Amino acid sequence: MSPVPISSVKVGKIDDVQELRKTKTSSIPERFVRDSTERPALCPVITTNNNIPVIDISKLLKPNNDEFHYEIMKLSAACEEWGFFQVINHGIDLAVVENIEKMAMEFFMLPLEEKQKYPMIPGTVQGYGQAFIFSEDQKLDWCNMFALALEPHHMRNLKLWPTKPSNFSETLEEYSREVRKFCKNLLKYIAKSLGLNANLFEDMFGVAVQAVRMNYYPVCPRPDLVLGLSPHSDGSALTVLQQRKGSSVGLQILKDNKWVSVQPIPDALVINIGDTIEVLSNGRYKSVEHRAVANKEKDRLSIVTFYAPSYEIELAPLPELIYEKNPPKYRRYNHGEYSKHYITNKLQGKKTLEFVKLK
Ligand SMILES: COC(=O)C(/C=C/C1=C(C)CCCC1(C)C)=C/O[C@H]1C=C(C)C(=O)O1
Ligand SMILES: O=C(O)CCC(=O)C(=O)O
Ligand SMILES: [Fe+2]
Repeated sequence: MSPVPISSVKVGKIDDVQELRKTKTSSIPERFVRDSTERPALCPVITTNNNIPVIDISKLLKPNNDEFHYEIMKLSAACEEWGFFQVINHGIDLAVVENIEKMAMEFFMLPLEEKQKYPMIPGTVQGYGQAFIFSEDQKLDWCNMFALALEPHHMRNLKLWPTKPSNFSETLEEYSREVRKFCKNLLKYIAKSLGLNANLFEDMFGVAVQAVRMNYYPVCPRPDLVLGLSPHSDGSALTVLQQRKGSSVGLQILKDNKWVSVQPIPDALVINIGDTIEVLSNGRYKSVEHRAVANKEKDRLSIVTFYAPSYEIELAPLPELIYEKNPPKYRRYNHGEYSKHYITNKLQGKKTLEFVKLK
C-alpha cells in the first residue's frame, strides 16, 4: 500500500523564510513564533565535548578481528543509549559529498519563482516548501525544504525533479547510489551488533524505500523564538544526515530529557536509528527525538536520506529479540500503513510510534 496524498488541506499562507530574510526586518511573523514551552532558549541545551558516539567504519571492514568486535560493541552502545552516532571513514567519495552540497545550495539560491515550479502540495511530502503542515494555525519551521522519493523508481514524481541547476538529477543520482550502498552495509553491522544474521534486514526489507530531503535554514534575527525543524523521530529504518561544511550547529537530540547539540565532525555523517529499527529490535535500539534550531549569524544546509523497508513489508518485533522479560512492545503492522500515518500527521516528537505501540 503506498501513501496517498490528502487533498484540500487548508494550511493558510506559508511565508518562504528565505524571502522573509530578504526584507531585513527583525520581526518574526506570528506563525513562526513558538509557544514559550517550545522555544529553544527556554529548554536546557547541553553542548559538552562528551558528544554523540563516533563509529569508524574502516574498522568494520575486516570482520572477526579484535578491532571489529570492539567497534561493533561501540555501535551497539550508541544505538541503545543515543540512537544517534557519527560515522568517520564511511567510504563515500568526498567529491560526491561536496557535489551534492554545492548543487543543493545552488538550488536554494535560485529565485523563488523557479523553486516554486516544484511545489510541495499540502498533505504531500515531495517538492519545495514546508512539509507536515495540516492546519492554518499550525506553527511553521524556520526552514525551506526540498524532498524527493528516489527508490523504488515508481515512487518518483519526475515533474518535481528540477531542471536547474542543470546537474541536479545527475548529482542526486550519484549521491543516492553511494548512500544506498552505505545504508545496506550499515544495516549489516547493525544486524551483527544485535547478534543477528548480517543479511537479515536487507532480506526482509525488499526493494527498500529511499528518499532525500534537503533542509535549508537561513539566518534568523530571533533564533530564540523559532525552531528550524519541529521535534520528531524519523519513520525510516535508518537516516543519514550530512551537514554542509561551515554551516551553523543546528541539530539537537533529546537525551535524558535534555536537548544535546550535535557538534559536527568534518567529513563525518550523522546517522540515526529510525522507528523501524526501534520496532524490530523491540525497543532495544532507540529512534530518538530530534529537532533543528536556527542561528543568528550563519545559515545551515542539511541533506537527509531516509532509508526504509518497502511499503508491502509487514513489520513486528523480531522473535530473536523477544524473551520472557522483554515481551513485544509493538504490534504487527504494514510499513505502507505506517508511512501513510506518518505523512498525514504533523511532526510531534515520538507520537507517530504510538500508532503501533502496545499499551
Ligand atoms: C521528517 O521526515 C520526513 O520528511 C520523511 C519523509 C520521507 C518521504 C519522502 C520525502 C518522499 C517519499 C515518501 C517518504 C515518506 C519516504 C521521513 O521519512 C521516513 C518516514 C517514513 C514513514 C519513512 O519510511 O521514512
Ligand atoms: O537538519 C537537521 O539537522 C535535522 C533534519 C531532520 O531531522 C530531518 O530532516 O528529518
Ligand atoms: Fe529527522
